[in-house]
Amino acid sequence: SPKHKYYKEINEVIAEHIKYAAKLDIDNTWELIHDEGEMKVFKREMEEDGMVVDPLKAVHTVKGITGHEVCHYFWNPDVRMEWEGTLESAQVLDWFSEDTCVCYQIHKKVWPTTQREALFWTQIRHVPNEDEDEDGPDYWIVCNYSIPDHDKCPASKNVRINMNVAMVCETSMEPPSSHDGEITRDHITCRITYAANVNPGGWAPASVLRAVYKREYPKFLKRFTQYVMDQTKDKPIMF
Ligand SMILES: Cc1cccc(-c2n[nH]cc2-c2ccc(F)c(-c3ccc(S(=O)(=O)CCO)cc3)c2)n1
Repeated sequence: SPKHKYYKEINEVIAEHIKYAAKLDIDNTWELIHDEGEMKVFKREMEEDGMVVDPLKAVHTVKGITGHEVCHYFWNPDVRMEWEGTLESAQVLDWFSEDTCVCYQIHKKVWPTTQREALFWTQIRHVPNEDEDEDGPDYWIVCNYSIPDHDKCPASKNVRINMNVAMVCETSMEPPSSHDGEITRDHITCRITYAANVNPGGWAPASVLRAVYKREYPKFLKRFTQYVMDQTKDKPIMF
């Protein structure tokens, strides 16, 4: 398809997320805010013009699903209302290509802040390992990245957030020696890295925002990954 307005930006933003996911540099500048089983959620405390813009990073390991499946359900706008608990509405405004569209979504109000909405492009991409040797990294990635406006975006009084979110997944399979060739869900594990850089826009008390993030991100990751397990358990594996 002819290169659309966001073609260059999308490639740059995705490349950046892949570079960071590959490094996975959880050093001591990240503060652990939630540690439950395989799920660890970290934040950095950062403010821009008095606004809390804490980068958030979560790592989670889930057995029985693949990175392709996690990214498919995270990306697919048709099912977002089924797993995203804080959504009031979600719609697709535009398709740039079969793996890239523009979404507009309104989230439930979080007392005492004003209602928030998001307008963003979302792309799903498979990044196979480029070098010949077998064990290079193979990623599936979804990136949700805010855009300033869109001619089909409804007017609203909600505060618009600015976000750069990525879900990067790597799937590992037990060696063939452990099963007679046929791979089942018992032999697969997905390692998820979720990175969210969100400027919530409008004013909100730092303490309230940090409490919301601390509560909502782990809840969202648990609910979403459980949703993927439920949706895929009786279906053929999407490698
Ligand atoms: C998971 C989470 C963290 C922090 C706050 C909340 C929350 N609680 N009540 C309202 C919201 C809310 C307000 C505005 C938003 F844009 C998003 C928002 C959250 C996640 C994503 S996403 O890109 O990770 C998944 C697509 O919805 C996008 C927007 C969430 N939910």
